[in-house]
Amino acid sequence: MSGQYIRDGAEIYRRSFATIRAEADLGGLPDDVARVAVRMIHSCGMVDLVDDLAFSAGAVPAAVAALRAGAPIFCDAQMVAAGVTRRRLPASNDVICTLSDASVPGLASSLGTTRSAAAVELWRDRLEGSVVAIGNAPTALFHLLDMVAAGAGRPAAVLGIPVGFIGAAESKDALAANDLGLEYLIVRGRRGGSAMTAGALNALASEDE
Ligand SMILES: C/C1=C2N=C(/C=C3N=C(/C(C)=C4\N[C@@](C)([C@@H]5N=C1[C@](C)(CCC(=O)O)[C@H]5CC(=O)O)[C@@](C)(CC(=O)O)[C@@H]4CCC(=O)O)[C@@](C)(CC(=O)O)[C@@H]\3CCC(=O)O)C(C)(C)[C@@H]/2CCC(=O)O
Repeated sequence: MSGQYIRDGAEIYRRSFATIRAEADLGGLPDDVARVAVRMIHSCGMVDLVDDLAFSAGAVPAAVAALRAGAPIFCDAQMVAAGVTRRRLPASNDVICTLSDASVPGLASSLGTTRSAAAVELWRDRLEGSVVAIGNAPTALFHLLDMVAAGAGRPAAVLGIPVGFIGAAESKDALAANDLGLEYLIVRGRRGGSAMTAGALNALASEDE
């Protein structure tokens, strides 16, 4: 019964990407963004994701340049960090998630916010020029925007792809409307997630399929 299926990983990837390119309407996207979109769709199976994709003109070049220059990658969730394929990273970039830092629960209590948002406080020292990848927690994205507005370092690019029903759409809309000079890539609405965000990062990290 299970005899007829494809066992070659490279062939599975090749067919997947060919299917996505055949079914998704990528025509309105610049080539560099289309490559990122393909990998995001690959992570979730939704070819209509393109409809909700929004990005600033410089987002992909800025993220690619920052990664090549060795910028750290800050992730809101371990799931995002775990999904980054280390061998694709162009400069052995640090992939950092501070959610499990021992100081975070206390910080969350004192700030009156979630652990995800409190963990963003620990990014301050290396935020300038970094690549930020938010795939889970809307509060982390809101907090990042507040921090940058209050004078914290400005990341080179922000992938704002949190998922969910409470604050997800609003946090992404706020990122897209930012007047802080932040380059961004978002998925409007409720859709998002760690896998999709890691997929976007993996596309930015290397042009290899
Ligand atoms: C409100 C939260 C939401 N979480 C969602 C979806 C998923 N979260 C998973 C896991 C394992 C984690 N979520 C936390 C980040 C946790 N989730 C929250 C918070 C309560 C608040 C975040 C926010 O609203 O901004 C948050 C806890 C916090 O205080 O920050 C997590 C840290 C909880 C924990 O285990 O302690 C943890 C992240 C672990 C990591 O580092 O990777 C899920 C796997 C769900 C599950 O466990 O059942 C899932 C993953 C989705 C994904 O693709 O990333 C929502 C839906 C995003 C939700 C926020 C919106 C909503 O409810 O409407």
